Amino acid sequence: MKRLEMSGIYKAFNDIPVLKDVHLTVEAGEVHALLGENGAGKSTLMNVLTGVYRRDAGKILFDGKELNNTSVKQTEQQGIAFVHQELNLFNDLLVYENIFLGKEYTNKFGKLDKKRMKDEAKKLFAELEVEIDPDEKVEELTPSQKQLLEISKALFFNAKLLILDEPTTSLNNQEIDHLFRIIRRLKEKGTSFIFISHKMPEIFEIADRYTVLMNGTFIGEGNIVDTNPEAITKMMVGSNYSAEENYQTRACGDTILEIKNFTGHGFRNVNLDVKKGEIVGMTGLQGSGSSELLQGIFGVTRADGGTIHVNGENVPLHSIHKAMKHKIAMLPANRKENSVIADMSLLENMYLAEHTLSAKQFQISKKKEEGKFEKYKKLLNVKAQNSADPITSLSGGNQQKVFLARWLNTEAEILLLDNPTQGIDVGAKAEIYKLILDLAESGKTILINTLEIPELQKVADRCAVFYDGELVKMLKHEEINEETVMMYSTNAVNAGEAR
Ligand SMILES: Nc1ncnc2c1ncn2[C@@H]1O[C@H](COP(=O)(O)OP(=O)(O)OP(=O)(O)O)[C@@H](O)[C@H]1O
Repeated sequence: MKRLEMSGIYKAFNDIPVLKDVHLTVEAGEVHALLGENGAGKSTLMNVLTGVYRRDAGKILFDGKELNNTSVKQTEQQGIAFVHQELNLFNDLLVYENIFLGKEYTNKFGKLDKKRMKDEAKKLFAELEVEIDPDEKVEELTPSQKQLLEISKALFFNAKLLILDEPTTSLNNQEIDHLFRIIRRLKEKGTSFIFISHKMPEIFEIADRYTVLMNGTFIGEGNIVDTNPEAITKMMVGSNYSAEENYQTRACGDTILEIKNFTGHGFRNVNLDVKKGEIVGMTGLQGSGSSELLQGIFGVTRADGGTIHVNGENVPLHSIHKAMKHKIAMLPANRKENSVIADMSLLENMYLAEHTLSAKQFQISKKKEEGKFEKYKKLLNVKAQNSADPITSLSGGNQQKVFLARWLNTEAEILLLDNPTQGIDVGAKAEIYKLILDLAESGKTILINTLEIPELQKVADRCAVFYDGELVKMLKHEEINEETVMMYSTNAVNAGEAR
């Protein structure tokens, strides 16, 4: 049975067409991957479906009935739920209060029936094998629990189609397995999913069918079993397709960064020497210390002991300003929370880091900066009309590229990149890897933290694996593979068994 049929969908912003005659069909009990480069129109199509945006033309049938919704609330009532990357939960409220917000159960005296709400929440969590206490405050939950809460909340009100937008971004491998188990179980009961992701392996693991968009147009659809990642990539990038370059060993210079017995928030006793022009990968499960170490080096979080030297000079700890003075720059993870200055234009966002670093007033020599803007826009294939546009008018992935350009544009010698390709499409990922390799070739030193092993295999000369706050293993380039990384990052080496 067809759960959803969107046909002939058109949508323009300021007379610029973003969706042109797009169609999308999703069956009942199916996981449908919606694929396309950054800026292809995926979020806009979903926003049209859920009533955030009004379509300019086109028809939407949901379970055979025409949908002409003009609000998100109406769409939810019809059974469509959008589980966003930035979850729509209220951190100050308790779990059950979040579920029943605006739809509270009351008893015959008109008072809130807390017991019934908590019991119902418990029942649903048990069915989904989700371990969440209805009485817990939402801010206490892990990112994975928050996401499962959002999904549970949708199911509670009989959602028949769930839109998952990059749902695995902040999940570790075990949490991804858990999410996929829940998706499979719900699928069997007839629930449909639209799954938006830039991670090929998970698309091939979980999706049944796919639709590809490019520049706002429909390119194709089909069964996942009938295709392969290369064919999908070609559909997504069209004539921009180029095979990825392979890693090659490079000659590195003398030691530039020396970290000794460094202990701080989330990591301890780290010893690490890095050579000029070297790319050192860092990985580990969420909270293992790899991301926390980068924050410690950059002075974002407290340090409890140890030393950092750059070119033999001592770098005072806990000071971002001092770290920058020693030519260290950092691209933080969760760029949406940490990096967007929403009121600023693209150009201003891109140039912020350079101007902070040189401690100049934020004054732009327009012509020079426009030139650099065009260079990075082209290099990273940023889909944007005009450098004066607000950053918020860009698609999520294109915003990420602007932040990356922001840091690549500094005079820094040591770049700390925390999850640099999060939310970035396959074509642009390849461009970013090439850029990282080129930067190292030109003598910049790079520490890159990521959960994606193929990424490390493409760029890292060595890879530091973290477990429970400690650097437990340094792998040589040729030793980096999923299995070995997993062995060390789950401490299976000591437990005597792999996952
Ligand atoms: N509110 C808006 N105003 C103007 N342009 C917009 C608006 N929302 C989206 N766009 C433009 O529409 C195009 C499609 O963006 P959309 O967010 O749908 O892409 P996407 O496929 O979801 O990308 P990503 O993978 O990066 O999230 C982009 O060029 C974007 O700049």
